[in-house]
Amino acid sequence: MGTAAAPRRFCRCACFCSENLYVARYGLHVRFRSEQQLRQDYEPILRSRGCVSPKDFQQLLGELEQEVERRRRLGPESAARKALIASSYRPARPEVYNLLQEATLAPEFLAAAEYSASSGADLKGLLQRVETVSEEKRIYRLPVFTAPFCQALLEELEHFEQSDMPKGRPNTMNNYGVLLHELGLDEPLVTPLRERFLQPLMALLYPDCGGGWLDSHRAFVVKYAPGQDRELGCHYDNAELTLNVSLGKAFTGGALYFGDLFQVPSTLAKPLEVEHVVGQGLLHRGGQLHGARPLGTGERWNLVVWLRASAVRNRLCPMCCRKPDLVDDEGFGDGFTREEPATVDVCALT
Ligand SMILES: O=C(O)CCC(=O)C(=O)O
Ligand SMILES: [Fe+2]
Repeated sequence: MGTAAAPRRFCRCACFCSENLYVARYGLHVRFRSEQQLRQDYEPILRSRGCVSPKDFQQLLGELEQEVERRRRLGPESAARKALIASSYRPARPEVYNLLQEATLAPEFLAAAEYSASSGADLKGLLQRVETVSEEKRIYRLPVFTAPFCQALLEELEHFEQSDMPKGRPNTMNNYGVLLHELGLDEPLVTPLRERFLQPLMALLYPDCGGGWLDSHRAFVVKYAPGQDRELGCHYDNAELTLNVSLGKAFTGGALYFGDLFQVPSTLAKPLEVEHVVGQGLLHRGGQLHGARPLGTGERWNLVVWLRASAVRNRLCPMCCRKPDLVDDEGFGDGFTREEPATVDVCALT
């Protein structure tokens, strides 16, 4: 009798709790390890932004300690929400939770993925099957799901949004939206999408960014609506590669804009504007700086899948740009692992 392989343990980098802490009052992202370090690194700029008295500083310290604590609790809290949703949430469109079928996927997406997985496939051939939005920035577009599936997923997400279930939010910049793994959509939908279809495609489009070594993801839906979030600041994703699918509804505005890779000392002087097209997905490198213009009218819902390759990120955390300081985490964590996937030749990734 064989023994089932133990599930892989994923980690996050400890920097999640000490880097990029946002202090809205002073409009500043800070690194926070200790009071002494905070004073050393930020005293002049904090002063210039109004953090002047000892009381101001103590208040800031308290807030930062609270934010660190909140971040530490995110993993276990998310797992608790997932368990509660699994036991007591009633979906409006249960078919969305069925194991991903080819009939759910747009014919163009299926054709591109099938071609990519065929022997002798090459980038040139694949580029005849996807739209090149920017050759220089390596941004591509193609339909991903059928229109009826987009509609069903949207209805399901809206039903969940309106339910009284607890909701984890995608990130500190989005106050609305849903984490797909909490809803139980990773196993039937996102993992098969990544493993069976995105992996071969990404291996040809982005072999140098771990496209052929994707082994986890973080999938969420962002929602923009009047009176809620309307835009998204410039950032890069904590991902090697990103798929961003426009699910609907009808909207104006809300285009994405793209600058350079975050590692490039850069100007956002001439960003590339890319309109979302309902039903279509954009593929880009996670490190490409981007943001979303303000929504004009209507509601915009997008499925965002941050695709991760532990073979790449284990060497350098994209958030702190250092060798990751690994901390065990729930689920896929932030996609780091303590061991390399057995078959990766890291030299092929440079
Ligand atoms: O609003 C969008 O379509 C982009 C969302 C995004 O870039 C993100 O959540 O990382
Ligand atoms: Fe993003």
